[in-house]
This record gives sequence, structure tokens and C-alpha cells, in this order.
Amino acid sequence: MKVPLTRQEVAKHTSEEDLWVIVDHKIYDLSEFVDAHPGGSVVLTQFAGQDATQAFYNLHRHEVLQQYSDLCIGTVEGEKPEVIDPQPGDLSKVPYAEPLWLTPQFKSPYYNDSHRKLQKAMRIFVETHITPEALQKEKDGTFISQELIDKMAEANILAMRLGPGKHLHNRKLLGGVIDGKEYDYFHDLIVSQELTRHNQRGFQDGNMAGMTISLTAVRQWCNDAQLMERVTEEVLSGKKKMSLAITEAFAGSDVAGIKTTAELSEDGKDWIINGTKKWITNGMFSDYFVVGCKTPKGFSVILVPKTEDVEVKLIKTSYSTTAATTYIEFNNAKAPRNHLLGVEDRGFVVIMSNFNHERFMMAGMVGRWMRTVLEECLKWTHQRIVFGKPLITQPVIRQKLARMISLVEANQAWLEQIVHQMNHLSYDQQSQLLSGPIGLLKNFATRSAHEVADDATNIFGGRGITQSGMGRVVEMFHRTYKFDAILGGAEEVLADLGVRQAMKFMPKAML
Ligand code: HEM
Repeated sequence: MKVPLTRQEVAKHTSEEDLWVIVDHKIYDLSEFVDAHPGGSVVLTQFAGQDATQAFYNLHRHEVLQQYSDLCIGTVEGEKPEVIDPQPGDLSKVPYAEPLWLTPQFKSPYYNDSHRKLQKAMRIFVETHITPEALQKEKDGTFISQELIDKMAEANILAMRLGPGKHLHNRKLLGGVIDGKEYDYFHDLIVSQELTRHNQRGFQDGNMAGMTISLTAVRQWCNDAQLMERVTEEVLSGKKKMSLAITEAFAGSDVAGIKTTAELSEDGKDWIINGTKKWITNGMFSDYFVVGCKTPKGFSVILVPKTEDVEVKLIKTSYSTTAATTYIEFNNAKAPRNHLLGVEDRGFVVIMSNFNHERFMMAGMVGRWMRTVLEECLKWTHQRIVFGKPLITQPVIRQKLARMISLVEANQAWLEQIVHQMNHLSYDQQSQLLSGPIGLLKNFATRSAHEVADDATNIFGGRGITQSGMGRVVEMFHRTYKFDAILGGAEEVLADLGVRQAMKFMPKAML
């Protein structure tokens, strides 16, 4: 019964057995909920019969009202709710909460109608299908469901995550909102950025991150076209999973220090792999591993199928085990000879060129996360009342917000500039010309994340270090932004790479 009622009528319901409150001009009957209320019954009785809007928004996220909408029995007569009730697909109206190209008042030279269509469809898909599972999996630590993988495969989201290319031709993306042939690196950026919006960092990686950084290497470097097509089909249909297995306890960003070996069997038919790998995202549920190995005269990359000679163990890290971070032992594991990617002993180029797309995606994703954290801070500083005034009235808080806005916008602007170049360069040209700039961009993105996480946590105070409730997004960001600073190449290594690449192009220029 959602009928208008007067404030006088609400004021009559003040006992624990018969308890009504008003929040944002809506009336809630909490009589049955009092005992179940996580904040206890006392606080509710203190506000019984009254308007509790300010107290409510000081303690709860708006999503609480969406979850408990059944308790709402009507609106106050002659009044209208003021707080925005976001629906799947909506753009945020909070300043800076969306990149400029999604802000109706502004223009961008980079995006067209097909980008807008894809963005809208992705946001609806993420909010409807991915976010509910992401929230659950981040908490319970179990792996992504086959049901969700199947849905993403059907919508061709798995295929889109590899970036533009022939694998998208003849595919209808998200039910046909755009044609696979139209797909460019701006679409790719949109897919990455929308996919982070559930704000569950462990699940973000648990959601097939392994595939996005390993199938790319198979597609680019597999010498056997039939094998490449078969693996692509198996993985993009969601039937098989895969991951990239390069890092070891012995070697992280210094790929040259890898100890895992690959030798040809006596009959020359198979590679025999021995050694260990560590921090392999999605390794627990992978059917294939793209493995970096020492071969007699150098370093090679091999596609290794999961067999009983490949043992996997779960590693607990600072984010959820839903990411399936894995320790792997290869014990005489076999891979057919044609599973070599690229040229024997010259696998370095396979790994290095593959890094570009991974790092570009990571920069886009952490950039989008920062923006969400900025939105959280803007909302919170307006709703949080301290010393009798909203937090935003404090100049020191506005200084922090100014810095966050600048970092978020600078990252996106640089990112878009690089994406524009990617759209106009071949894969080889990208490897040659953009590995430096992309490395520097990822470095800048995660140094910015460091600043944003620090300021946001201070703004949220105790809530910023609490895993549930008001500060949950900020808490997660502060706890997990380091994954972006380390995975795909540590900050310092990327900064160094960026400058060394510039040195290569340095003319003999004198002062
Ligand atoms: C529609 C009415 C309400 C609902 C559905 C509701 C629901 C909840 C939920 C789900 C939580 C758990 C924390 C979270 O997820 O954010 C919570 C916590 C809490 N609630 Fe409510 N609540 C309501 C009204 C109120 C009111 C009127 C007060 C009065 C001040 C209040 C005070 C609190 C307190 C003190 C906490 C604990 C907060 C913390 O741990 O920081 N609630 N409430």
C-alpha cells in the first residue's frame, strides 16, 4: 500500500511494536524489522515517528533503501523523494563521476554513436548480471560461476576483451548493439572501464582476467593456425579457461631470471616442462597455461594444457580468493611441439609485446576505479555532517577533492590520447612505439591511485577502514590498488622502461 500519508499520521507510530520513520520523503514501517536491524533497536526507537533522513544518510548507503524497499509503505503527502535512485544503465549526475565524453554538456573528438551504444549496453549488463555475483564471490572467495561465463560468452564480452581483431568479425556484440568489425580500441577501453564498476577488485581479476592476457599471446604468436582457432573457440565460448604463467617466486618483472625449463622429449614430439609458477591469476580453474620457460639457448613461451602433471594450489593475497591466485608445479608436464608460441629461444618478444594490451587495460581499469572513489568522496562529503556542517564546507577537504579530480582527469586524458594512437598503429608499431608510453601511463595511474586511496580513506575516517557499510568501496580500493601497481609490471620497472624507450629514440641533440 504505497499511499500518501501525512507527517502527523507518521508521528503516531512511535513504539517498538509499531514503528514508522521518514527517509527522503518516503515512509518506512520498521515494526517487523526492529529486531533484525544491524544497528540495533535503540537507535530506531530514538527516531520513531520522525524524519530520520539526515541520521540515515550519515550511517547508510542509499543502496540499503533499495534492498529494503519492501518496508516502504508510502510517501509523505504533498512531498516528492529528492535522492536519486540509480537504475541499471544510468549515468551518474555527480560531477566528475563519468568521463567527460559521457557528460552531456561536453564534446569529445574520440567517441561516436557506436561507442555510446556499447557503453550503455555494457553498463546494463554489468549492473544486471555481473555486480550481484561479484559482491557475493568477493565475500565467499569462491570462483566465478559457469552460468555467468556462459552469459558473457553469448554476449561476446569474452571476445571483446581481447581487443579489436578478426576474432570479432561475424560476431554480434551484446546482442547486436554494434558490429564486430566496428570495434576499435575505444570500444575496448569502454569494456574494460565498465567491467570494473562492480568495485570488487578480487572478482575483477577472477572474472577471466587470465584469459584476457594469455589468449592474446596465442592468437598473435601461435604457429599452427588450426590450433590457434581451436583454442580461441574453446575459450571464447566459455568452455575452457586459461591463464598466463610467467612469474615465479624466483622471477617477477625480471623475466630473464625464470627457472622453469622446457626441453623436447627424446622423440621430439613434445615439450617437457618442469618448474614452478607463482601468483597466476585464474590458475585454479585454468585448462591451459601460457608458460614462460627456459629453453636450451634462451627463453620460450609454450601453451601447456592442464594434465595430472600440473598441480595447482590456492594462494591467499590481500584481495579475495575469488581471483584464484595460484601456485603451480609442472612436474614433467607435456605440451605438443606445435604448442610453442613464436620462435624457440626468442620468447622475450612474445611476452613483451603481449604486455602492452594488458597494461593499457590495467591503466584504464584503475583509472575508472579512481573515478568511482572520487564519486564516493563527493557524495560522502556532501552528506556527512561534522561539527554541525557538511564535510564539504571544510577547505582542507576541498583541497583533497581538487587533487583527486585533477589526477582522475589527467589519467583519462592521457589514456585516450594513447588509445587514439593504438587505433592508428599496427600491432608491431604499437610494440615499438607505445610500450614506453603505456608503461609510463600505468605507472602514473597507480601512483595517482596511491594518492587517491590515501586521501579518500582519510575523508571516510573509520568507515574507510571498514569492509561493510558506507566506506566499503574506499576500503576495498585502499586495500587493493597495489595489485595494479605490481601486476603486469611493477611501477619502478615500468617507469624505467618508459625512459629507456625514450632513450632509444634520442637524437644527438645538444644544449
Ligand atoms: C529504512 C530504515 C532502515 C533500514 C532498512 C536500515 C538498515 C540498516 C542496515 C542494513 C545496516 C547495516 C549497515 C549497512 O549495510 O549499511 C544498518 C546499520 C545501522 N543503522 Fe540502520 N536502517 C534503517 C534506519 C535507521 C535509522 C533511522 C537509524 C537511526 C539513526 C539507523 C541506525 C543505524 C546504525 C547506528 C547502524 C550501524 C552503523 C555502523 O555500523 O556504522 N538505521 N541499518
